[in-house]
Amino acid sequence: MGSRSFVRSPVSCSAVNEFFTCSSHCSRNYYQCSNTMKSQRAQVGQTLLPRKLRKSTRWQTALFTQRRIVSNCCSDLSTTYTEEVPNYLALNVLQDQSNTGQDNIRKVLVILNPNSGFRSSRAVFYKKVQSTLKLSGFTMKVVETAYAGHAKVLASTVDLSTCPDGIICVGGDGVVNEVLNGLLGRDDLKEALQLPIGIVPAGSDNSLVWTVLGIRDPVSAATALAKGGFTPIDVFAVKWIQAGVTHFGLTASFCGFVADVLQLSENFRLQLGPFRYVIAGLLKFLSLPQYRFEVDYLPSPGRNPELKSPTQNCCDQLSDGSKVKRGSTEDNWVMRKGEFLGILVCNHFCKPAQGLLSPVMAPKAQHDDGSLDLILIHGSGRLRLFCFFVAYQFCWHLLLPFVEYVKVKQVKIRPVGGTHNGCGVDGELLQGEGQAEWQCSLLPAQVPSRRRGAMDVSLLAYRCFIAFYSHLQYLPCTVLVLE
Ligand SMILES: Nc1ncnc2c1ncn2[C@@H]1O[C@H](COP(=O)(O)OP(=O)(O)OP(=O)(O)O)[C@@H](O)[C@H]1O
Repeated sequence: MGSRSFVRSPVSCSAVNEFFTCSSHCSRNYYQCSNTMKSQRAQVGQTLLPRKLRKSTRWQTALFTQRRIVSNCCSDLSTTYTEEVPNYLALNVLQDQSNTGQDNIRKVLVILNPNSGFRSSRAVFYKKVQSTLKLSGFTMKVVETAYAGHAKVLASTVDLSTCPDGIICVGGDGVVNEVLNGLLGRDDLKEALQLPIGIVPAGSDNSLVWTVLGIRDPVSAATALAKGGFTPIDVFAVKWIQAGVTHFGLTASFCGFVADVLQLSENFRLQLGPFRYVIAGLLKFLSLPQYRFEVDYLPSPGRNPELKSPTQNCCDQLSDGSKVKRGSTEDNWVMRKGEFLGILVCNHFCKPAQGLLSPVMAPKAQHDDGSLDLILIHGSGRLRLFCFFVAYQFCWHLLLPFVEYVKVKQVKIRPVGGTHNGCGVDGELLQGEGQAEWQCSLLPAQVPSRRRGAMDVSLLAYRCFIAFYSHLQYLPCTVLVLE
């Protein structure tokens, strides 16, 4: 524990240099003698350096220290001297490791998508993350995906006994989604549901880990993984009714303009990386089609006191007026029909990593509140879409009279006429054929069973599960995500 205070105390560079001179042979000694050195040198630093200068010195010191530690302690690892762990917290991780024993070894499968984001996943993992994880006790088997869908195949076929402590995804939301779906498609579902999913963000958006945990840099993610812990996240299922196909998600599903942008953006992935969404959005905005849908939703009980608000009255009129009907009193289904610029079903508040002002799409959504947040953008036309986009930047979009926002249990969406019948789930596009109807609902919540001690690992965890396909089974589930 003394080593922790060493890191946080203001010390001069020379103190650290000296310190490393005396500790270069044995990292363990380093930890033992660091307290003494700290108490001596800290006083010097505090006395002589102005506060601001002390602060910056401390930062540089921390970086320097880490590099030296890596080089001194990790000769048995496949890391090179040039690999850096430029993060304060990483040092704490390394120090904590001095007190850990064999029990803390955590065996995980790492699935790395080399195609994510700027295609920098390899660099992110091998240069910034791998050594931190190794030093904190992870034993990793790293597999790089070779094609779209490979992560799903891996997650659905891997021998779970080889990675009892989880699967870590290095990439974007897409690879996380594939792993989720791979696990949920396994025959040994009960065991698969216990497996945590970790995320090291290296994709274009990484909305899930950014929204839920406020992490978007890989080093912080690795530190969180090393630290341990779980975050439960609701899981929703999107079912293509006609084909009987179910796809699972953690972030959001959407139809209309956003789904079109997603489809178009894939054409620019190689050239533009994460900026493809901006270009595709502009192009689609300029050639904006009309979207017509029929939407049925089941409001979440007790969560919508504002149902039938003035905004909704307005929406009733916008949405082909009299076509708004209430369902039977038994289930209280609500129906909307007409033109919609977009339909979004959010599982968390959806904060894009690339937003100019860090707007959130569904401010009342929580990733573990047992309900979905439905946003209906009624109407059509570029002016209305532009208004929505501008208001969204300031998080005022819910105040617009043509926007309806309601917490729901279930939503059914039917594209009408020639409307594009694709549906996006966590950034992946599901393409329906012919008449497609999408049903989006939450899986029943499950209490994750406590995993063994080594599971006090970091990943982002998810909680809900799974009753899917026709034979509903309530199984315990844990879906992890970085914490
Ligand atoms: N080796 C590969 N070659 C081509 N595509 C791949 C490969 N591996 C995975 N994919 C596909 O790449 C797509 C995007 O992956 P991912 O979500 O990780 O990155 P991203 O789209 O840049 O990030 P985000 O989803 O956060 O915006 C996924 O649909 C996945 O199926």
